[in-house]
Amino acid sequence: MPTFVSKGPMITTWYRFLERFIKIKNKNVALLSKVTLDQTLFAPSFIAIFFTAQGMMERKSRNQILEQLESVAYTLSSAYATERAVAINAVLKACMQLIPCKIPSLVADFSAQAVVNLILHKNFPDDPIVGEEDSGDLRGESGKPLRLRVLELTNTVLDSPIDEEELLQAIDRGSYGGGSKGRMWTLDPIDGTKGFLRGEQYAICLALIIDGIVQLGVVGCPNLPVDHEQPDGEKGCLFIAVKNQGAFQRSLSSTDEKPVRFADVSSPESASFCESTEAAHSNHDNATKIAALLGITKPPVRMDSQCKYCSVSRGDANIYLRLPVQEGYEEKIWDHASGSLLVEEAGGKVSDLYGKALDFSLGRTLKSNVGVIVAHPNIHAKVLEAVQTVCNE
Ligand SMILES: Nc1ncnc2c1ncn2[C@@H]1O[C@H](COP(=O)(O)O)[C@@H](OP(=O)(O)O)[C@H]1O
Ligand SMILES: [Mg+2]
Repeated sequence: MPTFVSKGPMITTWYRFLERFIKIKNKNVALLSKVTLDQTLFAPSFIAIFFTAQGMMERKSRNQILEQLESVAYTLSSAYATERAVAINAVLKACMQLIPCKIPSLVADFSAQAVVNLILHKNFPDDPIVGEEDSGDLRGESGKPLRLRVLELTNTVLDSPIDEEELLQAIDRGSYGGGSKGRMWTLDPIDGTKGFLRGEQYAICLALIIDGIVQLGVVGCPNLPVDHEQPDGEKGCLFIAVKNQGAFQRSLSSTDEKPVRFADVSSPESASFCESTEAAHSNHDNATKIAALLGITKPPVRMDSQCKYCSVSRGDANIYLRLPVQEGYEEKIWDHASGSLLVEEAGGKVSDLYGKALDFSLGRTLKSNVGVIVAHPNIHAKVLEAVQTVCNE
């Protein structure tokens, strides 16, 4: 109703005003000036008037109208800018505490979850977290030695130190069951535990999911070369994606971000694919058969953790296959949320073995999906066909 009453006359008057007062001869400069004035003066004022009028007609209180204006302004500004900054800071801190020396994987896992959960809770106290770990093994007398080591490591990166009880509470903030409504974060404090133990690839993976849709993903890869072409060069990357805002990479040592894109590939024969190092997590035999069917001649790139999603996102490989080994295994949302958004924002396509989109709204696992297939949109359908042929044999 307010739109109907106000929009027509206001817009007409505004454009008449622009025509009358912008007297620049150069047509392009004139157009640019009008667009600038339109976007900086008219659009914000119009939106404010529109929502105020709407609120008054709906008999909203002054505070309710102000709240709505604030939320609209927030949406129109860079969406999730605060969440992005907080998530980067949390993942960076978790990466930094793990790099300096060799740390037992359990200590690393608990400490990374504590650090990220503490930072999330401080900034977004109402947001629930679906984290991989819980504090069970750290409690009581039997858990004391491990608890003290985790506490010591955690406090190395916090601005103000915490005590044992705060540590346990922080870890257990990751106990949320997930679901389809509202905001939640999902965290894998050390994804690729086997890679971490071998001193190879692992990742700290954090994602924001709203109403079942992944909106933000940050993946820290402390051992991944910054440049795939220079495997002995600088190591340690951070990958960041916000829905509809693209995918970016930076090194752990710099704040400069550069966009990442899937490598263009027109046919599967020229593609390369990656898969888990662990044969227990992805069926290597089936992957070999699929590669043969597609005419792929390059050997698989085997790597632990969501570093695989990062690698394909920046074009190091073209396909990522995660083929079920164990019937009934349900993939965990923290193993895929940030990586899958990164791939999509880099121009790739993600589905399960049956071509279904990954569904993050069903709790802590992807219970309606089987396996994961990632490829450039040009070849995704062909890859899927080969996967189905082999897996249905
Ligand atoms: N049978 C199985 N099939 C697929 N994934 C499995 C699995 N058993 C464990 N995983 C998951 O595989 C993840 C590692 O994947 P990858 O092999 O690609 O590095 C593990 O994460 P964590 O290492 O965080 O425990 C774990 O959640
Ligand atoms: Mg994991």
